[in-house]
Amino acid sequence: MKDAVQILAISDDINVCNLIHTSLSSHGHQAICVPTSLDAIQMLSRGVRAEFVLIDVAKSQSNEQLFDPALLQMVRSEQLCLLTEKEDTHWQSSAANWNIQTVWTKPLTRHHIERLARWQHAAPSPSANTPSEAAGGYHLEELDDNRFFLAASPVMMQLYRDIRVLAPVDIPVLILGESGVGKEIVAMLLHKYHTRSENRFLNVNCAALPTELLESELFGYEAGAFTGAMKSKPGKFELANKGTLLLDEIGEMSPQMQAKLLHVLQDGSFCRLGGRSPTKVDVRVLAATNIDMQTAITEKRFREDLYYRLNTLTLIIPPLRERREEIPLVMEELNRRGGSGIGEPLVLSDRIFDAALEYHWPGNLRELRNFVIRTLILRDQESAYAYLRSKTQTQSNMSAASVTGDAGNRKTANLSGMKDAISEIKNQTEIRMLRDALSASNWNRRRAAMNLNISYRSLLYKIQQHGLSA
Ligand SMILES: Nc1ncnc2c1ncn2[C@@H]1O[C@H](COP(=O)(O)OP(=O)(O)OP(=O)(O)O)[C@@H](O)[C@H]1O
Repeated sequence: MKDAVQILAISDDINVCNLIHTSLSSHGHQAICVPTSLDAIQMLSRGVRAEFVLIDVAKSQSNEQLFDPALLQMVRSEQLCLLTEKEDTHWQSSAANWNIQTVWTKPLTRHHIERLARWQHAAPSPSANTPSEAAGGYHLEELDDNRFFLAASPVMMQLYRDIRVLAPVDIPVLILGESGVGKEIVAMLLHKYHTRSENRFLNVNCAALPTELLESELFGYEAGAFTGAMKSKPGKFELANKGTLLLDEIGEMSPQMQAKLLHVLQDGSFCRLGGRSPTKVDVRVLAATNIDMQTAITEKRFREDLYYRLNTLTLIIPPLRERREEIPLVMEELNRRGGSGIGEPLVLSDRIFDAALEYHWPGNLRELRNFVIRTLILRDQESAYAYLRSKTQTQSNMSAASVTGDAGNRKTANLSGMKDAISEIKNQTEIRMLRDALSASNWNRRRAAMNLNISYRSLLYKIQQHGLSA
C-alpha cells in the first residue's frame, strides 16, 4: 500500500483510538494506537515507521511522561501533532520547546484525521512492503515479561474495545477460547486497566494440580497442616490481595474445589489449610477455560451456581484461524523481539508468511510463537517452510482420510495429528448441524437451540465460536 499514511497515535482514550482506526482504515491508511510515549518509542526503535505521531495530551500524564526526548530523536517536530483538552494548558511550554506547530482541541473528529491523511509531508514513504504495512491498522500493547497483545482483525479490535470498557469495573469475567488463543493475555490486559494494576496479577492453573495441592496453592497452609508443612505459607488468594487472580482452566476443577471456591467468592474469606481463623481478602477473580461450560453444567461436571458467580461477563477469544490477518503481524512482532534473548531477528521470507497463512494453527498463538522461536533458533528458513508445509499437508490428508475413510492415510497419522483431525471433524460436524438448524429456523436462535437440544446461551457461544452469520 504505497500511499498509505502511517499514524502512530499515543492515546489512552479508547474513543480516540477507535475513531483513528475507523477513519483511517476506511481510507486505506494505517494507524497504530499505543497507550504511552514509552510504548511509541519502543515501536519506533524496533523499526516501525510512522509518518505522523499524534500525542493525546492526557491531564493525568506529566510533561516528562508525554514529551520524552527520545521520541523527538526519532521523529521530526513537523511530524508531531497534539490533541488537547480545551482548558488544559500544562503542555504548552513543552510543545513550544519541541516546536510542535499542530495542536488540535478535542473532540477529535473524522475531519481532523482525514486532513492529516491528506497532508503531504517531506518524509519518504515506507519503502519495504512488510506484512505489517500491507495489512492495515493494528493495535499493539505492551504487557509484563516482554509479552504483548496484538489485535488487527475486526473481531479482535472489538474484543480490545470490550476489554477496555470492562477492565476498570470490578466484576468477574469469564474468558473463553481454545487453548493458546490468548486467554491469559486478555486477563493481563483486564488487570492492566484496573486500579488494581499497582498490585499483583497472579495465575493458577486449576488443571495442573490435584485437589489437595490446588487447595493449598490457593488458600495457603499453616505449619503442621500436613506432613512436610514445616512453615506456614500464604496462598495465591492472599498474595493477590488488592490485585487480580486468574483461575486458568477452571473447567477442570474438581467438584470439592468448586464448592470451596464458591464459598470464598460468596464472602471473600477462607481458612488456610490447618488454620482456624478466617482470612479476608479483596481479590478480583478472573476465570478462563477452553471447555464448553454449558455442556459441563449439563453433564454436572461444573456447578451452575459457581458458573454464574464467575461469568457476570464473558469474553470469547476466537481461534487464530478465524483471524488470519494477524498471523504475519504476530510473526513479525515475535521476530523483532527475538533479538532480546533467542537470536537476532531474521528477514522472514514471503514463502514462510504464505505457508503460515495456509496452516490451520490448532495450537493457536502458542503454536505460532513456538514456531517463530524455533525458526529464530535454527535460523533455517527453508526447513521452517518445509515443516509448515508438511504440517499443512498432514492436516489436509487427515481431512481427506476422514471423508473417504482412507485407512492407509490414517495409519500414517501420528497421535497429535489424529487428535487434530478428530477435533476438526467434530468442528465441521458441529458447524454443519448449527447451519442446518439455523437455516431451518430462519435464524430464529431460540428455536434452533430447542431443535438442537442445547441451551440458548450455548448456541450463542457456538455461533460466535465458529463465526457463523446469517
Ligand atoms: N493477542 C495476542 N497478541 C500477541 N500474543 C499473543 C496474543 N494472544 C496470545 N499470545 C501469545 O500466545 C501464547 C499463548 O497465550 P496464552 O497463554 O494467553 O493462551 P491461553 O488461551 O491462556 O492458553 P491455555 O488455554 O493453554 O491456558 C503466549 O505466548 C502469548 O504471549
